[in-house]
Amino acid sequence: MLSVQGVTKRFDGLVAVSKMSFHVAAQEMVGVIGPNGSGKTTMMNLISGVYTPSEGGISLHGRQISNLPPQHICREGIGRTFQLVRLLPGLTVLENVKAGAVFGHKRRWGRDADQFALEMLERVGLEGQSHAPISTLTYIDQKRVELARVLAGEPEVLLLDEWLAGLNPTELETGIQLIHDLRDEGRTVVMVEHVMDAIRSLCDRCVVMSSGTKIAEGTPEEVLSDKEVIKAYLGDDNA
Ligand SMILES: Nc1ncnc2c1ncn2[C@@H]1O[C@H](COP(=O)(O)OP(=O)(O)OP(=O)(O)O)[C@@H](O)[C@H]1O
Repeated sequence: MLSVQGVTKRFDGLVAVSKMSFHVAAQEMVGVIGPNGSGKTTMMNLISGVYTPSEGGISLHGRQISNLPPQHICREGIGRTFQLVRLLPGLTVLENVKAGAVFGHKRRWGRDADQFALEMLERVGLEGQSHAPISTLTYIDQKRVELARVLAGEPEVLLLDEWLAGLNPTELETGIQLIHDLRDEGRTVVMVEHVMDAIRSLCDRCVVMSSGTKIAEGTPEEVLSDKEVIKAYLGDDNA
């Protein structure tokens, strides 16, 4: 469904992503993991069109998308959440989610968009909060709104950039369960995540990045016991 082919991204002299290639099949949940600064968020930004690759290409269903602006990539069917939650603070919870329905992959309008946004709020456990201002929400509830917003766009591929980061242990359990439910629905997901318990229990496959390159790919068990991966995370002495 999604194919990343030889993608490199340079920021002046710095190569943040180098010759990355991987594929994501329909209904697969793929984890992108790696130490801090290894290029994971840049990879998400390349897939979602925030950045254009310096080299290489990205395709969805065989159609090149890497030359399109982010709003067109979203329309094509790639939806995302952000490492630091990005909501529209002047709008209510419902209005934020409705924006996802209106500007997402499937274009819903008016009452249909309202109804669908309400369904998505229920889906993430926020029923009854639809008219709350964003500023009154807890952090996990803000994350839920962001998830509801991206789901409201009915993306074919969902990119989750550290969606579990910053949650306390109880919230983490709830958060992992929410992603489990997405998995059970057969959604196609690419998730950047540092929470290894989540990677183990959720992902079919992982791509491991270090210094901008892919150093391993396989099931969570395979990559987490790979010497190169252990070295990248912990240094030579522990490999
Ligand atoms: N817009 C930018 N301009 C210049 N350098 C950038 C830019 N975005 C990212 N980088 C650099 O690219 C490298 C990879 O950063 P990136 O945020 O993609 O890593 P990451 O794996 O997501 O890290 P973390 O796990 O800490 O979020 C870093 O050295 C970072 O400083």
